Amino acid sequence: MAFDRLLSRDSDTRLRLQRQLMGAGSYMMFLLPGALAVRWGWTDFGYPGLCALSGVAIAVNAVFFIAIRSGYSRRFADAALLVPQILVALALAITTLHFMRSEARSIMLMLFVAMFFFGLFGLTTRQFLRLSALAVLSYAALIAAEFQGLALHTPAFRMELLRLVSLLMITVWLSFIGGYFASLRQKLADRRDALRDALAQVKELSERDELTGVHNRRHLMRALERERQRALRVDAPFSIAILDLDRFKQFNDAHGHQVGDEILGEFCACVQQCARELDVLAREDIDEAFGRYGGEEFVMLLPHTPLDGAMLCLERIRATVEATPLRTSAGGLRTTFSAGVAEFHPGESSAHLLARADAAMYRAKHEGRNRVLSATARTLTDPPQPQRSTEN
Ligand SMILES: Nc1nc2c(ncn2[C@@H]2O[C@H](COP(=O)(O)OP(=O)(O)OP(=O)(O)O)[C@@H](O)[C@H]2O)c(=O)[nH]1
Repeated sequence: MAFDRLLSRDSDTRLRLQRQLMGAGSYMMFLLPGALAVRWGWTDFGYPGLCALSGVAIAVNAVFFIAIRSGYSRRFADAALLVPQILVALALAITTLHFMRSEARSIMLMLFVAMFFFGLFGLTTRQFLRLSALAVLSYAALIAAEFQGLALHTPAFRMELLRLVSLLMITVWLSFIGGYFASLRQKLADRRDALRDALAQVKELSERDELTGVHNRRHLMRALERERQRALRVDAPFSIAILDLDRFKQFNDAHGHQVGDEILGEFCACVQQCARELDVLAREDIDEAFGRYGGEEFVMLLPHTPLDGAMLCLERIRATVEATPLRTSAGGLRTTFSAGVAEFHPGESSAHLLARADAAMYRAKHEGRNRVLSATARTLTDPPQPQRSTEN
């Protein structure tokens, strides 16, 4: 739709333009009363004057529209150009009133009410009050200029004073109401932001493992599926590894569950630190790519990495973990892990890929633990193939 495209795809710009067009539309409300005032001789300008004022209003609104639509207005704090739009409307209203004869002025004072309604889109009480002061002072200046040198004890002057006082009362009153709405809107916006933050926090917590702080199985499954879709789209390789701590039960039995928990946390920190230093994962955020699959089992995603690269990476991590005493309340404890690595093959499901890596990990356990084995490219039901072991 052409009109939709005209309003921009960016939601903030769109909203600003919608408001700007509403403001521009409100000028139209005064076209018919203005024309009638001209027709019945209550203005000092004729139809050409009315056309000139309308032309100025259209031109100024076109400039505002282009400034917002092009993104130029984003360099200002008031990116909706609300205050400039109101100031221009104020100047046009005062000009119109200047050319209106007394009979029609009261009606045209409604112009100011329309301006204050437009301010509801974003002005604070303080800004409303400033606008009110400006409107009243401008009208006072207009009266002062018109009655310069004339007698002031006349019904005409008193009528102007009455209008001025009415303008003051109405605009001040509208300022407080407008400010109240602005504060309500701000509260709603604050609550929406707080809710969005809370939701993000809930999502983050729901994808974290409470004990180790790394991502949990739910996150890993989503990340794996995302990676699988991406690999299919761009035809790029990626691999996964399943890491399982060796004889972890013995730590629990010897030092207690608490120390077992500490080992799990320290193991994660050690793997993350090591992976961060490896070239193969330097481009990716290791926090995204590594997580606890369950118990003492972990999964690592290796985006953009074919099997050979993944094997090298896991072997270096294996060697680092083996060589690093993990800090626990029972002192420095050494642990090892067995891992199975599988490269994604187009057409296979995430579950199948995981199952292949899992099968390789179990073979690593059976072949003596503390080693990294690669999965076969074949299906799980194929007879076992001789595997390459990277054990030192
Ligand atoms: N402390 C602690 N222990 C856990 C946690 N989750 C699982 N375990 C323990 O991990 C142990 C896993 O034991 P097994 O499955 O026999 O495996 P293993 O002792 O690591 O032996 P292999 O895997 O065959 O090398 C069990 O004793 C579980 O209770 C946990 O969150 N904290």
